[in-house]
Amino acid sequence: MAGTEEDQKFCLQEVLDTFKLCLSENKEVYLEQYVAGWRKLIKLLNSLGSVFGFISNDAVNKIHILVAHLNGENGSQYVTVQSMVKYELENELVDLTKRGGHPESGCRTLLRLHRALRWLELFLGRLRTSSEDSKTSVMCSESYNESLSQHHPWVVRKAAGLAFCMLPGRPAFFEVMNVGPPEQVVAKLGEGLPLISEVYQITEELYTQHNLMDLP
Ligand SMILES: CCCCCCCC/C=C\CCCCCCCC(=O)N[C@@H](COP(=O)(O)O)[C@H](O)/C=C/CCCCCCCCCCCCC
Repeated sequence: MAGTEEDQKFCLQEVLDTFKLCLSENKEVYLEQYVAGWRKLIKLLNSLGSVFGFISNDAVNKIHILVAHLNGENGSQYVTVQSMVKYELENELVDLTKRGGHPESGCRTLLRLHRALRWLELFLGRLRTSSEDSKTSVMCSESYNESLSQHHPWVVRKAAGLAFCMLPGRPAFFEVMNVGPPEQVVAKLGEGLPLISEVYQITEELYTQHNLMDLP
């Protein structure tokens, strides 16, 4: 179906629009939009080939968990990340020190995506300031090493490192963004990065305030 293929196509502008919609007037983070932003990013990952399948599967799995909370009988408690944290903590629905009865809490699931958002922030920052001959694989692994990798076991780090080597070069990568010539991609990244950073920062402060940064 023609429509289906179009739906699967990545567009950087769409990602930025979605992350813009994440923030409420009083700077709360809407969970539905946060998840929608990740769904759009996964489109890009899926277009890069099956070597990224294990990363995509994990991200999709986490999105499904959050969507199940959003659509569940207590969905109204999951409208924002702030309301989710309040609801799950007040009702003891989070495993705080070791994995137990709540392996799929919204708080621990979102924490994994939150850590990945830091990788994205670093990666987009590097892409924005990169030169024509910069390697996406190097930018990606440097960003990963400074963020997510600290939370992954050796085997995942190894597999991720191998996958990064399969990333297309900068020109092909910029092409996939679907925003026009490289200068426009760079400008768009400059516009979008503060949005991603703000969503990241707000979530980081919330999680730190509630001692949720190390959820098992
Ligand atoms: C303008 C856009 C350009 C960039 C577009 C990037 C698109 C990336 C889309 C999705 C990124 C994937 C998010 C991965 C979430 C990983 C969450 C996680 O840490 N999970 C681990 C822990 O989970 P639990 O076991 O505690 O439940 C899990 O062990 C991870 C397994 C999979 C490996 C994760 C490797 C992550 C590498 C992230 C870099 C992606 C590289 C994309 C290259 C463009």
